Amino acid sequence: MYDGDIASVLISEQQINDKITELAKQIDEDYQHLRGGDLVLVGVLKGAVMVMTDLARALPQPAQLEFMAVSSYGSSTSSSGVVRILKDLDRDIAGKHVLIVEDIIDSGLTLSWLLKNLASRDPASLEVCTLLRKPDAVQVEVPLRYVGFDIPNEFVVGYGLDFAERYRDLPYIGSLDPKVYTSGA
Ligand SMILES: O=P(O)(O)OC[C@H]1O[C@H](OP(=O)(O)OP(=O)(O)O)[C@H](O)[C@@H]1O
Ligand SMILES: Nc1nc2[nH]cnc2c(=O)[nH]1
Ligand SMILES: [Mg+2]
Repeated sequence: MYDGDIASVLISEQQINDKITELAKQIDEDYQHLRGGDLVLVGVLKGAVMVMTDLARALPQPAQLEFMAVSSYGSSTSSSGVVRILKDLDRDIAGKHVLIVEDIIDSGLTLSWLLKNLASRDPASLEVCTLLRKPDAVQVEVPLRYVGFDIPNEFVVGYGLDFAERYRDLPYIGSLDPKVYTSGA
């Protein structure tokens, strides 16, 4: 699949599975006090789709699944900094314990915007779980409660992450061969 486009596998399917299990265990411990009542996972589409579905299934306690779709990258490999809501939450989160689920924090611009947006809706608590973070790319510091992996400042794809809507369906995370985005392919 996508022969020759992936320069190297950064995180394997097995490593992702193990990390999701570990994150779910931590989250379950931290939200035990809710006794399965009010945890709302907010997955940020489209990138977080794989993390969201795997995390929700690995989480021992019940959680509601909500989705927002925002986009700041379009068909580029760097953030435009302009976040657009493509789909808003369907339900009110006032008084709910909200955990934002993200695939990656890169510049931090998307999440910084999203945190402000969701905080204004008065949730009981608001935390973030991200599978990936690029410490060397951060432009805005954002509080991250759960982080799966710190990765180098390379454009990665797979497991939900796209380049021009391709590669989201890869089961692992790989770095994209720069020839893919420099050739205009
Ligand atoms: O920290 P940042 O530099 O803001 O980048 C992180 C964001 O970029 C990606 O979304 P994208 O805008 O590509 O939309 P997508 O999830 O539909 O691919 C990713 O899913 C994060 O939401
Ligand atoms: N596919 C992809 N999307 C991103 N959005 C922010 N950073 C990245 C990245 O490294 N890869
Ligand atoms: Mg994208």
